[in-house]
Amino acid sequence: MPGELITIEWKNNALVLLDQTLLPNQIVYEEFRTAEGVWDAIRVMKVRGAPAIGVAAAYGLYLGIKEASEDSYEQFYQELKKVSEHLGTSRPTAVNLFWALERMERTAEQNKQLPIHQLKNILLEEAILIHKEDEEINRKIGEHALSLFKNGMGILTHCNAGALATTKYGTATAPMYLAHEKGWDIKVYTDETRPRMQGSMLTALELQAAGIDVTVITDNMAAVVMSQGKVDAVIVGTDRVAANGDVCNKIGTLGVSILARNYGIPFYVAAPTPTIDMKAATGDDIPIEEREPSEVINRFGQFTAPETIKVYNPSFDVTPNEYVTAIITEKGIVRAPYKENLKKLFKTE
Ligand SMILES: CSC[C@@H](O)[C@@H](O)C(=O)COP(=O)(O)O
Repeated sequence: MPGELITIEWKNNALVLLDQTLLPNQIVYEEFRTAEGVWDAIRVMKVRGAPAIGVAAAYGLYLGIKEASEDSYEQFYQELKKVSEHLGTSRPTAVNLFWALERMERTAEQNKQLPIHQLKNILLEEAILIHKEDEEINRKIGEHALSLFKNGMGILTHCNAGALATTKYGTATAPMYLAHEKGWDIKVYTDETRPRMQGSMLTALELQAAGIDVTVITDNMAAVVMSQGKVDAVIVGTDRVAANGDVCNKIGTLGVSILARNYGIPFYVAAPTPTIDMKAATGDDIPIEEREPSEVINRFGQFTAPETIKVYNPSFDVTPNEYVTAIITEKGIVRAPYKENLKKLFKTE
């Protein structure tokens, strides 16, 4: 991504977020000094995308406990749990949120013998580490994914699993950035991704700014672009992968996977291991966020349907594992049978 757009930064003891609700029209950075502020930023999607949500939540938890009572560990931990539970209510689907919060809670438990003021510093260090690790994970995903790509390929993606959804490189976009670094000629199609339009407002912005050949299509054009032979591979990100390889991602991903199957196009999923939820046996165990009707019927200040119409607005869907050609993690490429192979991936830790 262009150097000047930084998704998340820890600066002057505050969390600085690029307000993604204003892109691509305005570049505005906002500073957050409270857990409540971070909760709201996640909820209204100033920061969004599974890995970025996790990183923001980790900093949010630190912000929520940095003034907490230092009288006893028990009291401190109770306050930490309260803030953590609250942050966990901001968005339900991306498991990275819960993964990051649990990691912060575990860090507190493991260091409970320390004076609380020191423990607070350790929690900040842990949030910084979660942030830093994300960048390394994405680079590795990019390297593995690149082994599946070739110079001259057409690639379709959905939503934004880019640098704006992470700290750097993105997940689904990581191989695109690496291919570009190598001087490969790739052509990316990005679905607009109704209703929030992360594909046109975010993916198109960041890939264009990086000098990558990117074309925006509306969601209902994916079939025709595939039928015209313009797409050699699909790659998307994910908010949660179940233990059997079912993949939850932005609404519309399921349709794209079915199209890819129809046209014999590989359908790849870029998934950092923190996004794999071995506690969810199948996609049925993944909570699907439903968002406000206004996202569907009121765009840019105007109604696009009768104001009182019934609206169904699930924000994510689940692609069954049989449509997934491979799941690309920072530890390597996982193929079917997913139940067995995902288990092996975690055993090698
Ligand atoms: C690397 S981001 C992976 C997913 O979080 C991404 O594909 C996605 O669905 C984002 O949804 P969003 O609702 O914008 O947070």
